[in-house]
Amino acid sequence: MTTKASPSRTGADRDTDVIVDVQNVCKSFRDDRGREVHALRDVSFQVRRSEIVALTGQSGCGKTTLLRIIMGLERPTSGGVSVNGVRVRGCGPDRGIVFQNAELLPWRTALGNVEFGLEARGMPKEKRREVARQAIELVGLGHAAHRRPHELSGGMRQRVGIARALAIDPAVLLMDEPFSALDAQTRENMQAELLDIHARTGKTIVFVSHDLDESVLLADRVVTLVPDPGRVHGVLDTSVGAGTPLDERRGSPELAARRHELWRLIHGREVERPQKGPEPHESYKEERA
Ligand SMILES: Nc1ncnc2c1ncn2[C@@H]1O[C@H](COP(=O)(O)OP(=O)(O)OP(=O)(O)O)[C@@H](O)[C@H]1O
Repeated sequence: MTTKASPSRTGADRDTDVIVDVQNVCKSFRDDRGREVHALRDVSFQVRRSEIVALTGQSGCGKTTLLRIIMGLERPTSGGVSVNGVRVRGCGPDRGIVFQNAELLPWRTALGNVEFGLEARGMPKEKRREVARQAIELVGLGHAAHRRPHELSGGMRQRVGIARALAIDPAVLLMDEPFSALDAQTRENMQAELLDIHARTGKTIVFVSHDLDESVLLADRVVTLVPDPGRVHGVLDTSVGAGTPLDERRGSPELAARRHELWRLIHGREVERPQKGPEPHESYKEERA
C-alpha cells in the first residue's frame, strides 16, 4: 500500500532538521548575444530531513538551474546552498541526481550501471556489487539486474537511474522531471514506486516537475517559482492526506483544492482564502514574505 507519509516531525525538529538550505541564490547567464539573463534572483528556502519538496513553475522560471546549483553542477552568481550544514562547492556523495532520461551506459547491465558511480568512489569490487545489488532490489529490479538498457522499458530504465543515485546513500535525492518522459500509466506506477522507496528509506527528496497533479500528489511542500527573473512566489504545504493510500488520494477533493491553489501561485495570483474552514497552511504564511 503506497501512502504519502513522511516520518512524523515535531515543531522543534522542524527548526533544527534542515538538510538543504538555499540562501539568497542569484544566477545570471550570458545569452548568445552577450545579454545578461537573470535565471534566478534571491531564491531562499529550506528542505527538512525526510521531506519531499517539489520545485514547480512555468517554463524558464529557473527550476533546472536551481536543481543543478543544489547538485553542484552549476555555481550561483551570489548566495549559496548548504547540505547538512556544509557549503556546496561542487558535486559530492551527499547528493544523488536522477535526470529526465536515465542516461545509462548502453554497454553495461542494469547492475553494472548502478556499480558505475560506486567505482568512481573507489569502493572495492565485492562491496560495490553487494551495494548495487541492494539498490537494484530496492527499486524492484532484482529480476532484471543483468539486462542491458535496450532490454529495459522506459520505467525500468528510470528505476535503474534511481538505484544508481541511491546506491551512494546520499543525504538528498535530486530529481529533474524524472517521470515526464514516461507514458501516463508507467508514470503513475513510478509515482507510487517513489513514495514506497521514500517510505522505506526516509530519504530527503527534491524534485522538479511541470506537472501540478504530480507535485501535489508526491510532495509535502511545493516551492513555486515565477520567471523573469526566476524567484520564489510561494511555498505551499501539500501534505494533505498523508497516510491515506495513494489511490484514494488521486482525484480527492482536497488534492484538487491544493492543485487549484498551486495553479494560482504559479500564475502569480494570491491564494483564495475560504470564508470558513482550516487556517492557511503554515509554510505558506511563513515563507511567502
Ligand atoms: N547555460 C545557459 N546559458 C544561458 N541561459 C541559460 C542557461 N541555462 C539556463 N538559461 C536560462 O535561464 C532561464 C532558466 O532556465 P531553466 O532551464 O533553469 O528553466 P526551467 O524552469 O527549468 O525551464 P523548463 O521548465 O522549460 O525546463 C531561462 O531563461 C534559460 O534560457
